[in-house]
Amino acid sequence: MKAVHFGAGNIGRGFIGPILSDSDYEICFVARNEKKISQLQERGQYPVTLANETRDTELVKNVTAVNISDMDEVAESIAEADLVTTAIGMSALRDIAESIARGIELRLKKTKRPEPLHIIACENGIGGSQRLKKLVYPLLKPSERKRADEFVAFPNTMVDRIVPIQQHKDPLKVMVEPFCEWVIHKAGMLEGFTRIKGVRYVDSLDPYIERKLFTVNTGHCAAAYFGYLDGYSTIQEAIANPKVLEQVRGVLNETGAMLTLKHNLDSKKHEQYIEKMLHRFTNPHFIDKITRVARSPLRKLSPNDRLVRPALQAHKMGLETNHLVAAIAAALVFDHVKDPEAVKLQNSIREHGIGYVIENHLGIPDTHPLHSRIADKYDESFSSYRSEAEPDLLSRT
Ligand SMILES: NC(=O)c1ccc[n+]([C@@H]2O[C@H](COP(=O)([O-])OP(=O)(O)OC[C@H]3O[C@@H](n4cnc5c(N)ncnc54)[C@H](O)[C@@H]3O)[C@@H](O)[C@H]2O)c1
Ligand SMILES: O=P(O)(O)OC[C@@H](O)[C@@H](O)[C@H](O)[C@H](O)CO
Repeated sequence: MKAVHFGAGNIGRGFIGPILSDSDYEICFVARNEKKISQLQERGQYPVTLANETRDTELVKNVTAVNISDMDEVAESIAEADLVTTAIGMSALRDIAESIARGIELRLKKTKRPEPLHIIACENGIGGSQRLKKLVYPLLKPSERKRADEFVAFPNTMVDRIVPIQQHKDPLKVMVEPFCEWVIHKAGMLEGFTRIKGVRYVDSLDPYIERKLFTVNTGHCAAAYFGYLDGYSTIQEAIANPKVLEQVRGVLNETGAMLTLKHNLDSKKHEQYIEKMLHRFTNPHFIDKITRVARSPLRKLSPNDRLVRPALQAHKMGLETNHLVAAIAAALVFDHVKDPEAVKLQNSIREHGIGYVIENHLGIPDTHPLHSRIADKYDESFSSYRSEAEPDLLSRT
């Protein structure tokens, strides 16, 4: 079995690689970094180490790589593959649509009845694979689209494993947390598909993706944004502060109430899920930087992502949203100078004012009660951040 994976980054090498390898896939990484490409080609394997006491290490074998700029080679690999996966960031999917379209085109040209191909965008967010399909389909001819409907599928998915930024001598080595979960929407798969070991196929993905995004990712980014305001550099440091932990727990109690009601979850089990996820943030065997978890605040503050969506849903259900409002306000203060979206966000606030940003980036009109509550909380967070912050906090790496 052959897989083509876009992105030889942390989740690509640290999660998708080992899972597919366990199911005997040969993996071709489509990558940008020359050093990683040549190392993957020469060595054909790389180590994945678990962040636990014993640092258990496995070798992911049968791997190679192609350069993303070599569109012919990428298309040829896709034409021969059983599976295409991505982990490059939701907003980067647009950039690979052309390569995928060329791959599908070539695959359909080669034979009348091609083998089924599944294309799965393993990005944090709702509906990633279908979003990718919407970017790829306009690049196909109408006749190709019709045939692609029969032989190519884009099932949505949920992936969960914390893989921090890597700092090893070996550019391929990756250290990951032991926990991992991969869930795929079964109805999105083509008939007779081959199961990937360790993947759960479910009839309804919504409860899984919302539970993960609005617990793991909402909690994670809340810890990052609250922690940033308090001057911390890592998630582990931030969450060790009882005040930050209580703020995060408050946020997760609010998303939890919403999720429990919406998806009819068992509230006791959900409480245990929250505690288990919070515990993951404290893993002492690796360092997870706040600037990684807080990255791309405009994406994280967008209407369908981990902060605004649960806040709007909870509000609509008449539930508490005070902690979510505080987390959104803290995200609006995030001003890390090396994060292009943070810079854009701060420029937008400076140029147009906080009300404009809440309306236009967060998608909350000024007639909505959350609008003024976020604006007021932002003023409060912003003033305490400025008055307490050391100047060098603005240039943390
Ligand atoms: N790291 C985690 O803990 C984790 C867990 C679950 C999901 N995710 C999701 O996986 C995706 C990747 O995250 P990551 O942490 O591995 O990031 P990363 O930065 O380590 O890896 C991203 C890779 O994508 C490549 N890339 C970026 N922009 C690209 C573009 N425009 N075209 C082609 N390639 C491009 C980069 O070169 C890099 O190799 C994100 O959507 C993230 O939300 C991450
Ligand atoms: O990757 P992002 O930027 O969407 O979110 C940052 C982290 O919260 C995220 O990468 C988690 O580590 C991951 O989603 C855990 O499964």
